[in-house]
Amino acid sequence: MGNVLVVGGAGYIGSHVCKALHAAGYTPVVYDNLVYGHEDAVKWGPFEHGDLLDAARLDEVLARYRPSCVMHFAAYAYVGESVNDPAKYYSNNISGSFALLDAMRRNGVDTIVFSSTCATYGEVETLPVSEDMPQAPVNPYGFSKLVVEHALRDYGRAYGLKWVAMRYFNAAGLDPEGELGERHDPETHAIPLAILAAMRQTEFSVFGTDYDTPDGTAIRDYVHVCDLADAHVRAIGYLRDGGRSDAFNLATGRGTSVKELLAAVERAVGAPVPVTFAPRREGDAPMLFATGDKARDKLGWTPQYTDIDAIVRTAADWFRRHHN
Ligand SMILES: NC(=O)c1ccc[n+]([C@@H]2O[C@H](COP(=O)([O-])OP(=O)(O)OC[C@H]3O[C@@H](n4cnc5c(N)ncnc54)[C@H](O)[C@@H]3O)[C@@H](O)[C@H]2O)c1
Ligand SMILES: O=c1ccn([C@@H]2O[C@H](COP(=O)(O)OP(=O)(O)O[C@H]3O[C@H](CO)[C@@H](O)[C@H](O)[C@H]3O)[C@@H](O)[C@H]2O)c(=O)[nH]1
Repeated sequence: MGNVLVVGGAGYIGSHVCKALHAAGYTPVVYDNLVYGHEDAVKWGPFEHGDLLDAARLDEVLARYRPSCVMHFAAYAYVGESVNDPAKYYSNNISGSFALLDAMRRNGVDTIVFSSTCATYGEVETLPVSEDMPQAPVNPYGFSKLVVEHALRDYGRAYGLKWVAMRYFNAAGLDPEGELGERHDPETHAIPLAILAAMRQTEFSVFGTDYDTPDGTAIRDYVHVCDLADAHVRAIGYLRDGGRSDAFNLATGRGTSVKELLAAVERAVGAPVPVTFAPRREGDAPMLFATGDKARDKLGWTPQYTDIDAIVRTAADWFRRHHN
């Protein structure tokens, strides 16, 4: 099936995608500077250490492996940090993506699957979120992803680039076979923090209890990382078969509040999550979920994990093994 260059493939989502690519018969070649990734998560193909902004290194790797497709996960992804240090985000997420797109052009690689985010929508007025809604991000992180989406569209029109932008909702869970973990440092995501809080009996801060939601806490659509991985593999086939370059929401259609999430964590870990109630976190939307119908229709994607307990269990199992 050939080589796929997985930029950022030593990270959380990228490493899960590599496993799925390998299972589908592709050879994932990981290109990562390890700023957040882990070399031991690269298990299903060669590892090439390198930075997005290093044009010569990108040229060398693209020329050597001649991938049929590039998957682009490499980015900074801390919303709060992007507000305080936007230059970091403009440089890595925007300039870095342009460096990659230009290297692809120089080397005759015309297909890309890009990690976008529901943060490109900003504060939505109608739910569920659909792909044709206006995108008006409210932080530099979301904006950096939107700029790249626009570039993909323009490069498609002008240079024939074939692209898919995947707008993930909340990536969650871990490889159920236990071969991959989630090791963000710092960790800011609700699920790993809540699992560690339950295991260590330390406190988890609930950010905001005064949202206009049934229990007052914010609602998100948690989509399993293995389902995200499956969608990426499907995207290659979709583009190869002549599918139109397009953006897809990857979501389950089911919203889970922070309190509901904590209850699921308690069931999975078998211990209470000690909580403190804190003010809202700046930049957090009250409610975000989407159907994922377009990805179902066009990519034939059906998320296998639709139950929050099942998602949280895959993460709790890994944390139990690695943090006890
Ligand atoms: N985790 C989520 O819930 C979520 C939701 C929406 C979108 N996303 C997007 O998905 C992608 C992957 O997210 P993740 O959670 O796996 O993050 P991650 O930090 O685990 O993975 C990103 C990888 O990119 C690498 N990287 C960063 N900058 C690089 C550079 N300049 N050159 C080479 N490698 C570089 C890092 O070392 C890391 O291995 C990101 O683009 C993120 O914005 C994530
Ligand atoms: O200690 C914590 C951490 C999180 N939350 C809440 O839990 C929910 C989920 O938070 P988190 O896991 O941090 O995810 P998001 O802030 O929704 O952001 C993730 O999902 C976005 C898409 O929704 C991506 O763009 C981001 O990169 C990714 O970090 C939110 O309501 C948070 O306010 C808490 O209450 N306490």
